[in-house]
Parts: sequence; structure tokens; C-alpha cells
Amino acid sequence: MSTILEAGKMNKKVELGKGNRLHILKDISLKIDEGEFVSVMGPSGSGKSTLLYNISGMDRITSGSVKFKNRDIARLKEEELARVRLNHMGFIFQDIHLLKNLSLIDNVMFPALVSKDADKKATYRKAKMLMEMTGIDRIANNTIIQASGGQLQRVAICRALINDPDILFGDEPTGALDSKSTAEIMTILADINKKGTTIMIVTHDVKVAAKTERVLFMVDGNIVAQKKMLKYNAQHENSKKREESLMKWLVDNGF
Ligand SMILES: Nc1ncnc2c1ncn2[C@@H]1O[C@H](COP(=O)(O)OP(=O)(O)OP(=O)(O)O)[C@@H](O)[C@H]1O
Repeated sequence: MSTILEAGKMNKKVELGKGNRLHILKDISLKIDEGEFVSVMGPSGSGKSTLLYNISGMDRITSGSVKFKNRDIARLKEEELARVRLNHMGFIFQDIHLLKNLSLIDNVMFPALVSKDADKKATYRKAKMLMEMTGIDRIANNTIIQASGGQLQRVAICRALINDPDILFGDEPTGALDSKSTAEIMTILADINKKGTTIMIVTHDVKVAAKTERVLFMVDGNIVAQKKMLKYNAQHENSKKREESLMKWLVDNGF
């Protein structure tokens, strides 16, 4: 299995003013394999979102390295980094950042149309296919206000997938959803992962993390423990057992 993403002694410090600095990520080294489904858990304020933003090149580390496909993205110029993010990465965030004046399908197509050589017809077909896969094709022409939270999260997933990313990052991708929509979104993400897309998400939800393959546990800017599991298979596996075993592991690690 080859490594897709590798952080080496990654540090993030932020200036708080008056000479005060906050050291958020502390010498984090981490490898993510191609095709893996990884989740990050840990107490509030432990640095989970900061890890996700910095390892994905959404933000800049203070020191260390972040290699994406063997290329140190921490040292790229902003324009080049933006191109890597647009063409190779997908992002799903809790506050979804959809454009209010566009229909749902136009929102899905947007990142592809921003990319230079996009063929509009092919992009439309691809957007339709993704919306079909996530069960929202019938409302493709609705506006944002005509869609539920769960439907909007599916739009965000389709949009994140429109440029065929190698890796998908999600910050609490199910955070605002009820348990039924959460389970449906996790099934969609698991399917996407089985087709080969690497996924890394931050979550507070044990039920969500239990459906991933490796759980990283963060405390105070460090990854203090990791739990490796087999890929989740909804047809053959009892998710309750995985949740119980993960819960026990988290408690054993002081969560
Ligand atoms: N730009 C910033 N300026 C100042 N402090 C920051 C900044 N970004 C993050 N922090 C602080 O760094 C710490 C880690 O934040 P982060 O959002 O990464 O934690 P988290 O584990 O994702 O928390 P939560 O689970 O509550 O979302 C927090 O104390 C946060 O207030």
C-alpha cells in the first residue's frame, strides 16, 4: 500500500497578540495510505480541525513537512497549492459553504467549472451521476432553501467529488445531522472509499468513527493513540460491536 499523505514533525503555532503564541499541533508525524478511511477523535480543543486544515493544505504549518503524493505541499506557492486542492482534494465541512443563488446541481458543478478545461456537458452528466448515487438527483434543480440539512450535506459530498479527488477531507461531515441521515451519509462515504478514494474525517461521534478503518485519538496537540480496524462492511458486519469496542478503547485512553 503506498502512502498518499505524510506529515513529518508538523507544528502549528498561532499568534495571540502581545507576544503570546498558542502551540496547537506539536511535532505530529502521520502517514495515511492510499485508499484508507481515517477518522480523528479527541476532546474539544485538542487540535482535530487544525490537524485537518493543516494536513490538507487549507492552512499553513509553522514547521515540519506535509507530503501529498511525495510532494511537499507546505512549501508550494499559494496558487500552486490552490491547484492541488482543486484538482486532487475534496472538502466537506459542517457549515457547507454552498452558493445561495445557484441551484443544487450548479453548486455541485461549480468546482469543475472553475477548473480551466472543464467540458460543461460532461460535467453536467458527472454531477447528475453523483447526485443519483447520493439519492438527490430528483431535486437537482431546487434551490438551497428547498433542501433539508441531510440533502445539503449530500450536495456538499457531490461537490467534493466532482473533480475526482484522490482524497476527501471532512470536518464533522455529519455534525448537524440526525442519526438516520448520519448513517446514510456514512454508507455513502464508505461506498466512495471502497471505490478507492482515501478519506480523512474529524468526528465527535463514536458511531461515525466506528465505520472508519483507523481512528486517531488526539489530546492537546498530539496523536496519543491509534486504533486500526478492518474496513467496515455494512452487509456482513454488526456496527454495534465495532461501536462498543471503539468506545471501550476511547475510555481506556482517557476520553
Ligand atoms: N486561528 C486560531 N487562533 C487562535 N486559536 C486558535 C486558532 N485556531 C485554533 N485555535 C485554538 O486551538 C485549539 C485547537 O482548536 P481546534 O479547532 O483544532 O480543536 P478541535 O479539537 O477541532 O476542537 P472541537 O472539537 O471543539 O471542534 C483550540 O483551543 C482553539 O481555540
